[in-house]
Amino acid sequence: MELTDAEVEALGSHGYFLRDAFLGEPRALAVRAAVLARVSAGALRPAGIRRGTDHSVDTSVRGDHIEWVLPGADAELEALWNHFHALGEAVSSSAYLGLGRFDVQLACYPGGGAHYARHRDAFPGQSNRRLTAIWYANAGWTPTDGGLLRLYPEDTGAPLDVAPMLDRLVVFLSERLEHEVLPSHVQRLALTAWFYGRGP
Ligand SMILES: O=C(O)CCC(=O)C(=O)O
Ligand SMILES: [Fe+2]
Repeated sequence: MELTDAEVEALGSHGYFLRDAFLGEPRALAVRAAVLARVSAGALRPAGIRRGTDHSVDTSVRGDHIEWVLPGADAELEALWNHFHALGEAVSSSAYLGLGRFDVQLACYPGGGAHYARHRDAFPGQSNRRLTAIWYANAGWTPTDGGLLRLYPEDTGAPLDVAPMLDRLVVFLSERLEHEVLPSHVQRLALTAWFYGRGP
């Protein structure tokens, strides 16, 4: 996998880029089917808002249900996992970010206005998440479904809304971009990879 010049430029100057048709429709639909199977198997749990003993669920902040995805869990999910891996290598070599390991999380917003309040995925100076890549699995998304991802790029200050359409990938610098998920009125599915820096 390679990044286009426009993607490298957008990541450097605005802190994010979008790519449509990340997997191609047949594979995207197969991954979506695998995601739906996890959801109907009851594998997901309400997401918490803090780590460790402080962990608590607060749907006014965050209303999604999640599962961590490991390679080997399912052939289709592993195919996406491999694409995330290749994406990390491509970003490392063309955008000089030096990414190492990554975690993948499946998230389902059940509808009924579920959302995720404005936040960052990492904070500057901590050696934690450096790059966020989100892949959407919502076939037939329409504006009345809601669930837009709203990005707040630092350079323009003007928010940008991203529709969570099937096979769309959004990539951003975890420390730099504040973002939120606007209320979703239908089930909303996404798989997110968080890439960490190299080293301990
Ligand atoms: O699903 C999305 O569009 C973003 C979710 C998010 O911000 C997160 O899980 O940290
Ligand atoms: Fe986030």
